[in-house]
Amino acid sequence: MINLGIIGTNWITQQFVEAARESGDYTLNAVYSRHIETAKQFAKKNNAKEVFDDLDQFFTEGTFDTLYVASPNSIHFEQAKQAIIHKKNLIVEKPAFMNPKQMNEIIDLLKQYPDVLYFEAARNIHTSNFHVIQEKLHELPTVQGAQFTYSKYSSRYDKVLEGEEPNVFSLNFAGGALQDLGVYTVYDAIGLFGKPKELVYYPQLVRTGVDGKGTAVLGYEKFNVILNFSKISNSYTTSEIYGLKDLIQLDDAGEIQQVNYVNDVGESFMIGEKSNKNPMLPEAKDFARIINDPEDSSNQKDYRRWLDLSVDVNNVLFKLRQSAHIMFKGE
Ligand SMILES: NC(=O)C1=CN([C@@H]2O[C@H](COP(=O)(O)OP(=O)(O)OC[C@H]3O[C@@H](n4cnc5c(N)ncnc54)[C@H](OP(=O)(O)O)[C@@H]3O)[C@@H](O)[C@H]2O)C=CC1
Ligand SMILES: O=C1CO[C@H](CO)[C@@H](O)[C@@H]1O
Repeated sequence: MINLGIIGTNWITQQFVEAARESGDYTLNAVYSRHIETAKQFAKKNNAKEVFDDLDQFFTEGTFDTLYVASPNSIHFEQAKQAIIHKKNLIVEKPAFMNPKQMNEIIDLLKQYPDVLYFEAARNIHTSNFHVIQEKLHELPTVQGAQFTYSKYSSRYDKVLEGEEPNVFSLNFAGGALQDLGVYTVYDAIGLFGKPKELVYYPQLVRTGVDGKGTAVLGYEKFNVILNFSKISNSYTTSEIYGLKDLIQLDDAGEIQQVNYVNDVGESFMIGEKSNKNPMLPEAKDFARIINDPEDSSNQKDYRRWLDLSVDVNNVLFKLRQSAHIMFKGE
């Protein structure tokens, strides 16, 4: 059984803890919050025995071997470094690190602690539907690019409109639509087509200076991939990967619950499974498989693949931001 510790007590941590429990692979032992009452409440709800409001104490006294980090984006880096030094396996929420400088430091640190495993929690690429898309893509004789859309109005934008600056809409916390939702579309693109040769990002900035929505174009040798994402508007458009006359259709680029193959005369067939289970379950299971048997050669291959993908996504996110002159605090 994997002994789990958590940082961050928002709804997403609750969802991960439920997925971890459902997987049957993890026990939640230690809860950290900046406020002890919050930690106690979270621990009580989830039957965890240890609570901390002191981060150093959490790392030195907490009885956990794997840490799930769901703090604001800009804080992941320092917490991840502490975790690695304390020999805790790491599951870091997307986007794991702000820029290649941070990512490279983490990679260097991991080399000093070769027994520590690091995962970026990009839930979409771990779903069986994503694997179905990968397989179907190989069967298409012609591939002519894709468009991935993930646009969901954030209730936190109401706060922005009222004059506040929630973390996810703040440059101080490495927020913005590209970081928060666009990251999934970047994972889709790189996970399916590899690293682009060229890229550009056209953001729509909001009052706080972050991108509320935007469109990115990733240029590949033979086609382009268009990424659309927004936290200040909704979209119900599907995402599509283009063949010649046929295509693969995804209901949602961030949470792939249904995949259809549309043939050359427009007939649509569902491929994969229609999923309405906890969207974090597949990743929780994948991470547990590696943590429980890191020496297995197929596990090592998967681990290496996800690590490389995390590095590539980090790099592309940074270059996209650079192309749009969006810089975070401290950069
Ligand atoms: N995979 C997914 O589907 C989702 C992933 N995420 C990711 O999870 C992470 C957290 O996102 P979200 O919950 O929106 O973030 P929040 O800004 O709500 O913060 C998350 C938690 O971090 C702690 N926290 C808040 N502010 C600070 C601060 N200034 N300094 C230190 N700790 C702080 C709080 O825990 P406490 O008060 O207990 O210390 C809070 O519950 C992000 O990386 C995001 O991208 C988010 C939603 C969905
Ligand atoms: O990853 C995410 C997906 O959904 C959330 C909202 O619906 C986002 O804010 C979040 O960061």
